[in-house]
Order: sequence, then structure tokens, then C-alpha cells
Amino acid sequence: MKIVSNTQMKQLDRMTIEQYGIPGILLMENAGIAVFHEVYHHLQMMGGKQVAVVCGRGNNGGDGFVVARQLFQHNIKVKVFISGNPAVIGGDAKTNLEILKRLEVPIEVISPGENKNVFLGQLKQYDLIVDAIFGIGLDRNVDEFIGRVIETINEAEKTVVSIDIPSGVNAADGSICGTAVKAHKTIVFQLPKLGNINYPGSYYTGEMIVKNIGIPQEAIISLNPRIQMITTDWVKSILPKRKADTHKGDYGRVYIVAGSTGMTGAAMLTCEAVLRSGAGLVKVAIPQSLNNIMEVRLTEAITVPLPELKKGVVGISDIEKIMKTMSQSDAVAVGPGSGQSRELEEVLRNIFENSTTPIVLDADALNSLANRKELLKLLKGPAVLTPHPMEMARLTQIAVEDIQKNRVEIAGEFAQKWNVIVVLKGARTVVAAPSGEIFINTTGNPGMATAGSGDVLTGIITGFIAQGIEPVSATAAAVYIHGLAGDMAAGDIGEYGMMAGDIVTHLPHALKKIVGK
Ligand SMILES: NC(=O)C1=CN([C@@H]2O[C@H](COP(=O)(O)OP(=O)(O)OC[C@H]3O[C@@H](n4cnc5c(N)ncnc54)[C@H](O)[C@@H]3O)[C@@H](O)[C@H]2O)[C@@H](O)CC1
Ligand SMILES: Nc1ncnc2c1ncn2[C@@H]1O[C@H](COP(=O)(O)OP(=O)(O)O)[C@@H](O)[C@H]1O
Ligand SMILES: [K+]
Repeated sequence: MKIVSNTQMKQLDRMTIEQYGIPGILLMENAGIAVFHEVYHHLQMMGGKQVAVVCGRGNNGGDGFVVARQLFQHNIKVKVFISGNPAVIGGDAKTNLEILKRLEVPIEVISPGENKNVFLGQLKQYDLIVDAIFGIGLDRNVDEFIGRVIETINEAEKTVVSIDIPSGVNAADGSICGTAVKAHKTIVFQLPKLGNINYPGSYYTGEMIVKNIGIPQEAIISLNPRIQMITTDWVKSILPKRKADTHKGDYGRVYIVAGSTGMTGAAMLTCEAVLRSGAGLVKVAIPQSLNNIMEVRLTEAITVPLPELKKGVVGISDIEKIMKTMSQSDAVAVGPGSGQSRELEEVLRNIFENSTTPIVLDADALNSLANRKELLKLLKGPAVLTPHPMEMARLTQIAVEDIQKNRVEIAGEFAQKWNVIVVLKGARTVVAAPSGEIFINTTGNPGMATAGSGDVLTGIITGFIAQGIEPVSATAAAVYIHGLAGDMAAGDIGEYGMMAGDIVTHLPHALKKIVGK
């Protein structure tokens, strides 16, 4: 499902009205009815009877007027509160406000002089509050008066349904314009806005319900938004069916260069995730002195000990062996728990110069590249870089806070500039392709903020690529499945106690949930 900015959504509204001749008031009616159905259903479930609709001056408020009319005509007790001067309401919103007046739906204007406690007392009388103050038109910080209205809605401690986006959330990026409504549910029109998906906006959005309001699919296709949300259906369409008449060679050979003294666990988690993601075979290149440990810990993977110059660190001295195994592999991952060394840098340079095998670079491989990004220019095959925000900061020399504020832009620019696939990890992982295409992931939970989670992701991405899935799709699908496995682990044992190994354990269940086998 595509995700749009507020500017793109406005463009879509305009195209719908001007090019397809669908009047704005019809879109507003569709939007209001969609919200009404959700509100009505919710009221019935909770046994509620009374609704307050808090409306602003724009079209979001206009949607609120339609919701109020629909509720009124379905015999629900409803009252409309207008925040600010109703004289400035115009266009389709005004038409709907006039209808409410003729129907004698109760309307009250809340003005800046209003006593907050009086308004709070009023709101508390209702079972549910519809938030229709601002939608995608919010373009600056809310002033003190509107801020008070928003805070009062939150303090009323009632079920809140926001229209399109919680008022106060910037639809362009999910930042908060001073203060914002904390919704239980948000009914989003046609397509999610970035502000519904990105944090903190996503937190204020609560449960997101996307409703069609009649914007033609043709308009969306011609606008061609470059960002999409990874969905279950999409992942299902990406993962190939396993045919009966196949053998392990058909499911890809993976080569993992990982692990160093004290960090054999990283290599182990990556290998297990590769196999749990359905790949046929995995070989792990491990510093010689660690081979015995790995042999004991890994049952299904084949270990390939490498000579080491420094104890416990992969050496360049046997680069030919590395290159040979690479040439026999369908995908390779380098970096989990490798430790940072000149040796590793040289290994990377050799691989980049001489191999076309798709490569996934994680952890210490990324840190090694931080000061030698120009090495990426040598790449002959597809590459996936999987930085967490701190690794991205090292790669870009941009502060972590600034990266977090512009995750999509920064990942996208890096991917295009260096012609690599970037996975910027964290809550709402961003996958950016060199083509400019962007994916945002919504699975996963804070229980995954635990040592080794990233190593598991590297294994899944490499495993999917080895199975012949096109690298960008393989990466986005892997990110989704990784988060889903994390969500299933959290569902079983909770976010507090889960470890990376639990994500691996739940990986088969997550895959089964998607592909059904
Ligand atoms: N034809 C359309 O464009 C449609 C719009 N729809 C609804 O309309 C919404 C967008 O409507 P609008 O563009 O009218 O904008 P909003 O209703 O989001 O905002 C209202 C007005 O408030 C002003 N404003 C912005 N920030 C402010 C602030 N901090 N303090 C005070 N005033 C501020 C803006 O100038 C804007 O015109 C959508 O989110 C959706 O709910 C739907 O009815 C479907 C059709
Ligand atoms: N709050 C969260 N919500 C969703 N996913 C998360 C969250 N915290 C961490 N993750 C995921 O867990 C993984 C952690 O990876 P990383 O930071 O590299 O950990 P490590 O280096 O310990 O393996 C990433 O895929 C990240 O997206
Ligand atoms: K709203």
C-alpha cells in the first residue's frame, strides 16, 4: 500500500476533483460516512450512546460535520463543538455546517476565552469523541487556544476517533506541532500519510483504519508515490511457492563471513536465521581458533575455518578461499560480530572488486566502510547495507537525532548516491532502493531492541536473496517477516524477556502465517 505526504494527498484530492469531475463535497460525504460507520460500530460494541464531534475550520472539520449529521440521522445523541470562529468556515465545510443548523443538531462554539474546566466537564458527558480539528492542512504549531482544546480532549479520557490524522500531528513527517490528540483509532482516507506511519505520529494515530473515499486508482497510479508500506499480501506475493520436485540446491547457497572472539553468537544467530528463512545450505567462514566452538553450536551449518593473522579475527591471508566459496554461493553476508579490523576492510575490497554475488553488509562491515565509503564504488553486484541509526550516523557523518528526524530522506539519498539497498533499522525500518523506491515496515516491537536482533535480520535477508528473490523485494519482505516473528515472540513470552534467539524460533511460525505452509 502506498504512503503519501500531505502535499501528495492534496494533489490527489485536486486531481480527483479537477480531472475526474468528482466534486469535493462528494469526497467529503464519502469520508464522513466512512468515519460514521466506524464510530457507530464502536459505539454499539461499547454500549455507548452519545458522541461529541470537535471540529476545526477546514475540510477536516467539514468531515466532522458529515459524521455528526449521519449520527444524528441514526438517532445517536450528538453535539458539535467548533473550535474558534465559525465565520471563517467556507466551501464544502460551510455547506455541511448549514445543513446541521437546519437539522437543529446541537452546536456549540468554543472560543479562546472558554474555561477549560467547563469544556472538560462537557466532554466527559460523552462516550466517544470524534477529533476533526485539523487534518492534512495543519502547517504550523497549534496556538495556545487550540492546544488547550486538544489537551482537554486527551484529559477527558474517553474513546477518541480521529479523522484522517490526529489533530496536531504533522501529516508530512509525523512530528508534533506543539501538542496532539492521542487517538484510539484514526480513520485514514484512501492512503496512509507519512505522519500516520512515522513516530511519534504513529503513536498518536493508535489503530489505523484506511478507508476508500472514492479517489480513483488511476489518479494514484499517475501520481506514482515512491513510498510504500510493506503489507502481508505484498510479502505473500513475493515469497515463491516451494515445488514438490526440488532439492536443497534449488533453495540457495549462503555464505556468511561473521564472528570473532567473544562474538561467535552473532555468526550463529545469522546462520540459524538463514536456514529458518528457507535457504538450502549455509557455510560460515569463521576464524580458525573459533571453529571448534562453532562446530559444537551449529548443527546444520557447515563451518569453513579461515587462517587468522590476529587471533580470533578473519584474515585476508586466505582471500582466495573466501572468493572461491563466494563464487559458489548465491548470496553472502559479511559483518555480524566480525570485529573491526584492517583485515576486514581488505576482505571487503577484494570482494567488491571481484565478485558479483549479492552481498549483505552488517555491523562491523558497515563500521569498516564508514571511513572508506568510496570502496562501495567498486561493487560489481547488488549490495544491501543494514545500518541501525548509529551505524548510519557513522556512514553519513550526520548526527543520530537528525537521521531519526529524516529517516526516509537520508536512507533514500544514500541508496541512490551509492547505488546500494539501505535498511535503516529501528521502529519503522526504512528500506531504500537505488531506484528511489522506498518501503516502510510497521511490524516489530521494542522487545526486539535486544542484542543479536540485527544479526537475525541479516540472516533472513541473505536467505531470501539466495532463494532467488529480487534483492530489493527480498530485503523488504525479510524486514517484515523479521518484525512479524518478533511480534509473535512478544505475543508468546512478552517484550521484556525475549531474546534474539526467540525471534529465530518464531521465524518458521511467521513464515507459515504468511505463506500458509
Ligand atoms: N477535497 C478535499 O481536499 C478533501 C479533504 N478532506 C479532508 O480535509 C482535510 C484537509 O482539509 P484542509 O486542507 O481544509 O485543512 P485542515 O482541515 O486540516 O485545516 C484547516 C485549516 O487550518 C489552518 N491551519 C493550519 N495549521 C493551523 C494552526 N496551527 N492553527 C490554526 N489554523 C491552522 C489551515 O490554513 C487550514 O486551511 C483532510 O485531512 C480530510 O480530512 C476530505 O473531506 C476529503 C476531500
Ligand atoms: N522498537 C522497535 N520496534 C521495531 N523494531 C525494532 C525496535 N527496536 C529494534 N527493532 C529491530 O531489531 C533489530 C535490531 O538490530 P540492531 O540494532 O542491529 O541490533 P544488534 O546489533 O543487537 O543485532 C532491527 O531490525 C530493528 O529494526
Ligand atoms: K483530525
